[in-house]
Amino acid sequence: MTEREAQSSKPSPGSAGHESARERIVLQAADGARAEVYLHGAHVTSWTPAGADRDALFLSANADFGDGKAIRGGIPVIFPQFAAEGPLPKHGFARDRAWRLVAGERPDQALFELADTPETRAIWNHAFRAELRVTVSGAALEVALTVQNTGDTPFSFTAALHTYLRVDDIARTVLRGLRGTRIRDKVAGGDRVEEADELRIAGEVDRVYLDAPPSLEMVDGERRMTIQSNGFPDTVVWNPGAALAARLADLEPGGERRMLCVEAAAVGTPVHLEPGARWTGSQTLTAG
Ligand SMILES: O=P(O)(O)OC[C@H]1O[C@@H](O)[C@H](O)[C@@H](O)[C@@H]1O
Repeated sequence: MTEREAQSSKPSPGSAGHESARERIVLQAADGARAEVYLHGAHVTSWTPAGADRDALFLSANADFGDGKAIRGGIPVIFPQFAAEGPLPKHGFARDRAWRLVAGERPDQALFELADTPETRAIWNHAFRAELRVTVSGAALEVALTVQNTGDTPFSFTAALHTYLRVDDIARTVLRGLRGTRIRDKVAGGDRVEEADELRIAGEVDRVYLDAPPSLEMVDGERRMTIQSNGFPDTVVWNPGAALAARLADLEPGGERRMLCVEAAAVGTPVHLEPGARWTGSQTLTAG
């Protein structure tokens, strides 16, 4: 059975100090791989691959777990709107709602559900059911988001798995695999094509890579991470850089040097769902 615990009763080392009674689900594979997921946002806050000596996700020590807040770090689920690219609140509402644990039969996998309510209808007037399936196994973490149109009119949405990868030193981190991909650059402005074989992060980076290759590799000193996406056509790369980071109250001081967001995203072309139709996108992280 999936293990349920209230954070306040047994804080994990990665989140010690946060005072909250919010419920989180602990996933544990027989090989030692482990992950934690909060019902708040169906938010993966921790993932330790089998045999690893530390968490592979970044979670800010100043993260706010309060009602209506988005947790800074881990894997926020962005739906039904990416960033401020539309009339809805920034990054939609899925990341700051309570999701429901649907199935907890396996210790290494859990399924969460979010459906429309009068509150979500007031923000986005559509009937939907979203599912997030989280699976840990060996060196891998798989997160799959499914959205179904449960109403009788079509709708469109944008979405992302806003993964905060932990790095030892952003100055020694490179991301490989994006060369030749079209970039929508929110910092420099305009569109261009990525020319670098190895993307290095210096200062604020906020880019949508459109129709990105499904497999990327992040190298952080001696550590490697393969980032595989399926169903999400785009990749967002985000790091706030020092100046913006200093204005983010929930980001620990210097946090921008210890994280890189590599997000599986559907942003360039919104996903369109007819009544009854379903869409699934997933991201698989593999350490080593
Ligand atoms: O601070 P938030 O709401 O979690 O957003 C963080 C960032 O998320 C990224 O995905 C966006 O591209 C950025 O523009 C945004 O600033």
